[in-house]
Amino acid sequence: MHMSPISVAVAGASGYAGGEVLRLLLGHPEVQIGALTAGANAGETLGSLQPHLVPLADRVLEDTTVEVLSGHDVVFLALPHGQSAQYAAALGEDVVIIDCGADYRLTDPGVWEKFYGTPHAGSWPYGLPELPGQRAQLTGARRIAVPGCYPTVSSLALAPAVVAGLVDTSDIVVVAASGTSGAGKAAKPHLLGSEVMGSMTAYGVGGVHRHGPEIVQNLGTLTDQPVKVSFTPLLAPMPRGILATCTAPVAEGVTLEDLRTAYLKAYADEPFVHLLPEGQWPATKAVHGSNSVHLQVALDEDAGRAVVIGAVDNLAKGTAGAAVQCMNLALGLPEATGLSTVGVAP
Ligand SMILES: NC(=O)C1=CN([C@@H]2O[C@H](COP(=O)(O)OP(=O)(O)OC[C@H]3O[C@@H](n4cnc5c(N)ncnc54)[C@H](OP(=O)(O)O)[C@@H]3O)[C@@H](O)[C@H]2O)C=CC1
Ligand SMILES: CC(=O)N[C@@H](CCC(=O)OP(=O)(O)O)C(=O)O
Repeated sequence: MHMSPISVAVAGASGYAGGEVLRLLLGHPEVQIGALTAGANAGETLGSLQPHLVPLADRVLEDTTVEVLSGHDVVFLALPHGQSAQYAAALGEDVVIIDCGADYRLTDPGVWEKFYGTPHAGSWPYGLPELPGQRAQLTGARRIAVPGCYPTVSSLALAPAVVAGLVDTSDIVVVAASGTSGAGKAAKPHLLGSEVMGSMTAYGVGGVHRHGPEIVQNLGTLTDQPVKVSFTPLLAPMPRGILATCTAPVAEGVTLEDLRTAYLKAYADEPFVHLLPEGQWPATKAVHGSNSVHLQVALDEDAGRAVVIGAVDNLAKGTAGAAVQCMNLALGLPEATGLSTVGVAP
């Protein structure tokens, strides 16, 4: 185990993901926050861009360079896709790198190129410890790829039913609504308040969103059966949160009790994944700011489908919370250090 304090640098500290990593690290007892970097905002104070991070308000953002990021025990990369490899290649193998971007999530170069349109950088251990088989890969790892926000909640919502063989994995449907922070801080016309407020819209429709293959990859590690997922993302008029509706045909004779038993068993020892009591439905508000995933499962008997609803905070367990959880695993710290299951409500 690492000796305290653990020195940490955050690249992309002016962005949403980097800001949330810092919010969590400020509550982490073992961490000392080192270099903070940005792109165009280098030279600004963190307080001018992230006023909620009061203890770091006077810190000046530096340019994102290998030199600035060097000399830390842990480097969090919260940069746009495609930026991570140049830093990962130049920082020593002794440095723990936690990449919040997508660059190292997909294992199949052909799938990467189809959905991202750039050369594949490679793949790293995938930072979803609650997915069966993943935790062992993350313990002591030096490089970790933090999952996408939609794949986090969708994969955890479907995994127990897939592992238990209760659903037909060739006909999975995921429709998930995300808050606007999922799209990052950079100005985009479709994210103007006047476009988003009081309205919901679909985007990335028809199997073209890059998180579809990430969900397929995750579920494919759990079964020998073919996995097909129709994934449709929606943009919801809220700053944070994802509510995912995941459905699949149930195998002959599967009951609601079978489903609930599988979910209770799968997550019995997981501090951050909660199957809600029967009759309660996940809500984004209840996981706001927390590292929790809330799940509920139903059986639509007429349609013959299992229906699993999942809620997650896209910036917390959907990005930064997972990133800190992975750092803890990499360093041999208790996995939940600095992380909370408690949301902010109303
Ligand atoms: N938002 C979310 O819910 C999730 C985000 N992620 C991932 O996290 C990463 C960051 O996303 P997010 O925080 O939302 O994005 P933001 O647009 O909010 O932040 C991007 C950050 O990267 C910096 N940056 C941009 N271009 C460069 C560059 N060329 N060189 C150095 N720094 C640069 C920005 O600096 P400056 O302010 O100076 O422009 C800013 O700090 C992405 O890879 C994203 O996929 C992952 C899961 C969920
Ligand atoms: C609302 C919204 O736009 N959400 C983002 C997903 C954010 C995320 O998890 O993405 P990365 O894979 O980029 O890390 C999107 O659909 O592109």
